[in-house]
Amino acid sequence: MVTNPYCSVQLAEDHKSVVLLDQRRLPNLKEYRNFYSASEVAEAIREMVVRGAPAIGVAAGFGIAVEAHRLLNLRDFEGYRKELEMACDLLERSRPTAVNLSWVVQRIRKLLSQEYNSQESLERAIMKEASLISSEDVAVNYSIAKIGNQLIPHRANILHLCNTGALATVDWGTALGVIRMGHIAGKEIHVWVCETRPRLQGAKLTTWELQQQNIPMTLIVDSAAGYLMQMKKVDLCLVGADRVASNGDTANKIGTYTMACLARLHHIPFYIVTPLSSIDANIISGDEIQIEERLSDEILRPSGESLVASETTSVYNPAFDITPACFISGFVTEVGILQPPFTLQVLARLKKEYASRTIT
Ligand SMILES: CSC[C@H]1O[C@H](OP(=O)(O)O)[C@H](O)[C@@H]1O
Repeated sequence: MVTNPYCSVQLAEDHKSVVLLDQRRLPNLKEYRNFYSASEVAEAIREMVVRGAPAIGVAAGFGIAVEAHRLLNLRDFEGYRKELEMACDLLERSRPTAVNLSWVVQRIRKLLSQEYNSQESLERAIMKEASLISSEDVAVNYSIAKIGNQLIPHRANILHLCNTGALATVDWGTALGVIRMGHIAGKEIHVWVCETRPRLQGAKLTTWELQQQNIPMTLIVDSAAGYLMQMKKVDLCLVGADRVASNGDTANKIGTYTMACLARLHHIPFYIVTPLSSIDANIISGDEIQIEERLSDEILRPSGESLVASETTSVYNPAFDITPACFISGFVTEVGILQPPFTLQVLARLKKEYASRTIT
C-alpha cells in the first residue's frame, strides 16, 4: 500500500498503460502521463520522465506487462513471445548503470520461456510478476527506513545528494526513506540538499518531497558540501545507489565520490542506502560498471533554458561515478547495515533471511 500522496510509477487499472508522474515537470507541475507500449516506457526512462534505480526497474516491468496486453490480439503465440522478448531487450537497454533494469527484465523474461496454454495466461503471469516487484519495493524500502533510522542521531544534520525518495522508488525511497523515518521518530533532523547538477534532482525533487513531509532542509550548491563539512555542519551523509559491485564499490549519481572523499577527510560517516536488489554480485568491482554519459544539452542548457556556454563548447556529462568501498562506512539494507564483500552466496543468504522475516 503506497503511503505517499503521489506515486512515481503505477499500472493503469485497465492494464493498457503505465502511469508515470512526469518528474521533469516538478516542482512546478504535478503531471501524470500514460505510456501505452514498451517503446513509450523505454523512451520515458531514457528521457527521465521516471528516474531512480528502483522506479525505472518497476516501470520496465510494467512496460512489458502493458506490451503483453497490447499485443493480445496477435493470434500467434510464438510471434507473441518474440515481440515480448524484443520489448524486454528494449527496456533493459534504456539506461545502462542501474542494475534494477536488468534484474527486473530478467525476472519477467523467465516467464516467456515457461509453458502457458494461452497468450492470456502468459499476460496474466507477467502482470502478476510486475505488480509483485512493485509491492516488494514498498516493503523493502520500509524495512530499510526502519533499519537506517538507528544511524540517525538526535538533531542530526544530514547531507544528501540527488533524489532517493518515493519519486525514485514506488514508495518511501531509500536514503530519503531513512530520513523520513528519522523525522517521524521525532529526531528533529535537518537535511542539506545538494542541488545535484546537471539535472537538479536535489533542487527540483528532493526539496519538493521534503516539503511534502515538513522535513526541515536547506538547498545548497553541490560545491558547498566540503565547506559545510569543514564548518562541522554535517553529522552524516546518506546517499543511494544505482549498482553496487560485490566488493562494495558503488555507482551512484555524479558527485557521490567527491562527497565520500570529503566525508572521509572530515571523519564524517558516509552510508550507501540500498536494497539488496541493487547489489550486482556478478561483478567484482566498480571497474565493471558502465557509466551512463548523457547529452551535452543537460549541461549547456540547465532546465532547457538559454545556453550557459557557447553551442560549440566541448562537454562531458557522466551521469554517475564510482565510489570505492574503502570510502563507504556501510550499506543500509532491508536486512541490516552491512559490509562487503557481497558474494553471490552471501546475497542469496541475505535475501532468504529477508524473505523468511516477511513470511513470519
Ligand atoms: C533510490 S535510487 C536513486 C538513485 O538514482 C539516481 O539517478 P537518476 O536520477 O539519474 O536515475 C541517483 O543515482 C540516486 O541515488
